[in-house]
Amino acid sequence: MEVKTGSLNGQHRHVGIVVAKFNQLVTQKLLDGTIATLQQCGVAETDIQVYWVPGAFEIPRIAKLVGETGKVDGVIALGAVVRGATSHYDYVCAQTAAGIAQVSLTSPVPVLFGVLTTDDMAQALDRAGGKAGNKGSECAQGLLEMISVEAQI
Ligand SMILES: O=c1[nH]c(NC[C@H](O)[C@H](O)[C@H](O)CO)c([N+](=O)[O-])c(=O)[nH]1
Repeated sequence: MEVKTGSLNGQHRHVGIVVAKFNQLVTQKLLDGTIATLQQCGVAETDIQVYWVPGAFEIPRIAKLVGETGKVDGVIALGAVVRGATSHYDYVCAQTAAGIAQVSLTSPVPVLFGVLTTDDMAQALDRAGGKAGNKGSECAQGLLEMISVEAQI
C-alpha cells in the first residue's frame, strides 16, 4: 500500500495571497499569520505575492487569475464575513465559498479557503490570532501540504 502525505517544506515555493479589505481589522491579522507561517516553513518573502481586493465576494475572481499566471505554486484566499443586520451576510458567505471552491477545482494550482464566516467580530478576532488560533496560519500550512501532495501524484 502506498501512502502519500504532504510536507511543510516551503523552500523554493511561490505563493499568492488574495485578501479582502472589508473587515481589515481582522483580515490584516489573517494575512500576518499567513506570511509568518509561510516564512517559518522556508518560503522566501520575495516569493510571496499579496493581492488586496475590496471584499470577500471579489476573492474568487482574483484567486482564479493569480492561479493561472504560472507564477505561483498555490493561492490562499483570506477574508472575514461577519453577520450584520441584513441577509447580505448569507449571500456573501455562500457565493464566496462556492466561488473559491469552484476555483480550487479548476485552478492549475491548489487554492485554500481562509475566509472566516462568523456571527460577530469577537468570533472573527478569536480566529485571527486570538484564542482559537489563526486561520491564515492554518491555510499556510495546508497550502504547502497540498503543493507537496500534488507533486507526488
Ligand atoms: O468581506 C466582506 N465583504 C462584505 N461585503 C462586501 C462584498 O464582499 C463585496 O465586496 C460587495 O458586495 C461588492 O461586490 C461583508 N458584508 O457585507 O458583511 C463582510 O462581512 N465581509
